[in-house]
Amino acid sequence: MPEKSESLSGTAEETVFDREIAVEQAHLDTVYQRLGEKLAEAEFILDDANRKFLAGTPGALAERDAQAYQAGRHLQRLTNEFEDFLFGRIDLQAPDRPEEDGFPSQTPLDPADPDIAETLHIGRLGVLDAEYGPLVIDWRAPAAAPFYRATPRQPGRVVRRRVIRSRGRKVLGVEDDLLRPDLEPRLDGRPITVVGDGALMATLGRARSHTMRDIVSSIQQEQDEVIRAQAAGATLVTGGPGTGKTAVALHRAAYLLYHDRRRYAGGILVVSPTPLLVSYTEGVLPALGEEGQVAIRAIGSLVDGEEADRYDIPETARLKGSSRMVALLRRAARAALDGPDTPSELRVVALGEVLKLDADNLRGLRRTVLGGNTPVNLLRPRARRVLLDALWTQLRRGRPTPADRYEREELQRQREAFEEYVTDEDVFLDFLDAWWPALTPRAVLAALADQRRLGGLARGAFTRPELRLLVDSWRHLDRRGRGGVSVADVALLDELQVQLGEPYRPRVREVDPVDALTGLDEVTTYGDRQRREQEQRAAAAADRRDYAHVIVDEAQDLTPMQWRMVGRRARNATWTIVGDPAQSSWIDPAEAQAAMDETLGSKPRRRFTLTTNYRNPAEIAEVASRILAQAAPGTEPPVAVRSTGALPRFAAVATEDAMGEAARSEVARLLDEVQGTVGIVVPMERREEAREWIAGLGERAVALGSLEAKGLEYDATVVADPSGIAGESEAGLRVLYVALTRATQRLTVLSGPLDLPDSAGVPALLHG
Ligand SMILES: Nc1ncnc2c1ncn2[C@@H]1O[C@H](COP(=O)(O)OP(=O)(O)OP(=O)(O)O)[C@@H](O)[C@H]1O
Repeated sequence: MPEKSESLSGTAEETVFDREIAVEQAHLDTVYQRLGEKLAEAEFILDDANRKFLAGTPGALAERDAQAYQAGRHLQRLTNEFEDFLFGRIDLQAPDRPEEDGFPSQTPLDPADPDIAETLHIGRLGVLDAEYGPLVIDWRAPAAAPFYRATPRQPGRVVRRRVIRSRGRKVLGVEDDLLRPDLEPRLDGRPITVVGDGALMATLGRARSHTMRDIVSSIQQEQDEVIRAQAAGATLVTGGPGTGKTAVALHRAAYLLYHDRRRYAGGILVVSPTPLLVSYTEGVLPALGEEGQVAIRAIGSLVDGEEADRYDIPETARLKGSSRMVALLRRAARAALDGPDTPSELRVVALGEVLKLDADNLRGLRRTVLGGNTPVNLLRPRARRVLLDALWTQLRRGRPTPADRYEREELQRQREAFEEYVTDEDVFLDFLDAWWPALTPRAVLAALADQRRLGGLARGAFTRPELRLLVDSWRHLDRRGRGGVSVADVALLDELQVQLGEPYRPRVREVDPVDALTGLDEVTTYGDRQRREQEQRAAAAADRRDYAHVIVDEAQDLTPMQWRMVGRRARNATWTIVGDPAQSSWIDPAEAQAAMDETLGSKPRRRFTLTTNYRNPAEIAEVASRILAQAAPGTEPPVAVRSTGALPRFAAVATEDAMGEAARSEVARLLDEVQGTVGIVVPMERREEAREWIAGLGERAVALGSLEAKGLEYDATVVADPSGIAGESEAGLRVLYVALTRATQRLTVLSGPLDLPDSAGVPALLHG
């Protein structure tokens, strides 16, 4: 039988543990020694490159650059500090079949030959020894897949899976799973040892901070299938709260980069619902060894220069998200040239004549220019042309047409002189600037804050109260559109940007005269060049509008207008879309689904469902499921993997005024009870109030409006005013379901009188 820690006495168990830790420590020492050698190699290359630079020939200079660049990159990766560089090991029996599709064969062991034939260590990056043997296998390599895929029912060749806990260079512990308890496997002639009890449970029970951790050492089989799914087309993943959708999406980004770095160097975009979730998840990819190629952006920051985190009231957000806005914005862009400052007459004096175009003429000309679909800003050269033609026609009115070639050529010369003269005149240029100004999306949006104008453009597609809601939401913008915009507005600005096109700007190349004279640009250090290159890469990434892969997190919340905005950044992209319809805060999920379908077009789709809840203990999941039954009847909740024995607490206050005091003392109590974070979730309109309730309780406590809680998690959560959250919009029950599923250890539901709590403090909504 394998040596099992459970069957041993306390001291013997410690000895077995210590022995196994020592085995892994020895391996980790070898890995670090090898990393040290690689580091020295890289430093040598860098030194050598610099020596060649001092030799000074142009060829040497180029060679120096290439070598130094490579060595610099290498150094950067190797010196990256990983908290746990090495985290896994699998012991495998010899294959009885060759590898299939690059993956090791998954056929079960031959019981007649229980010897371990191969041991593989899994880590964040691959490391080879001096003979090119694998010391550590990159977790994304096909050979590492069995570490994640093997289960007792389908062990393949894996006999034992070991999770190694290490910090820096020290191994702290090991946790084993024996996948073939029916065998008596031997390693180096001795029975295999199995120690520890559950790496996954140990990880899940850990205190949470304000940043998400990677799950690379404990990815589960159904998650691994998503992470390693083929990239082509669209990968659609659904799963309830806490099933690891966000974690899986981020690990998939790292996997895709490993798998096809050249293709995905084109950029991976991760679209996240809130800036809070962006900062929560931002550290995961660097911890996986990936930086630079992945942009994580909040949906309110997808348009360069915009960083919206304000929410409209639900009724307004619904209008702004709906595809009814498309036609309205298209008309708005084309009508935006008409404003209070639009000149109604053009008057120029040329070749001794006064030429005049009146309001009617000008209206007609503008209609001609605007015919078709060309973006408005791009039509300015055409507008200029049409004006000149109209002025020339007026000048020539009543004059004889040229009789022969000579007269025609002469007339052509006159016309050129005329145009040169007119287009040099301030009068004409100022007129053109006012009549066909360069339009910005913000200015066009601001111009819609006029109910009559908006009504005209809406052509009956919106009711009067709807128009009023829209106008009210934009009223604070000044004429240029300066002022805060909402998250929903950002998709409208993007739509307008497409309708307007980039403003026409003559290109001026500015050359620094000093650089031009001395060729200073050439004489730079390697460091300068690398810095400049980095800056250029960062600028290119920030400017990028088209990505190779787009990952949408919390996809259930994207409105039709937001799908259009994301789609514009994914014209040639493959997709990973993760979400949970039961958590949707968008009022009309069917409309959003249709918008997603339209965005994906004919791309092939592969679907996955994640079924296990790794976040909430069973006690909290049970309470949340009572809301799920009302919010999305018929939806199966995911199965919670662990239980803490701590039941959710219900507390009620007799008056609304007492809510703040009660919330504060409950948050303080929970801060004592858990080691990590405590979040209090309230209706959106109470979030400022809630921030005051917990002021001074320290950084571990945060107050969030219901919509801000998306995707986040805390050791303990207080959900205050549940019926307030449920009543916020038609999607309120789904938003409440989100709020109730944020906690990893403790949940308190705090009710006010409007929640109609029973004598035990349980609000009416939770009497499921
Ligand atoms: N295989 C795993 N091993 C360890 N922890 C895991 C694993 N899968 C998920 N988790 C943890 O479970 C928690 C929930 O994961 P995540 O936030 O990705 O879920 P989600 O499906 O996106 O949830 P939601 O829909 O509520 O936003 C996180 O703390 C994550 O680290």
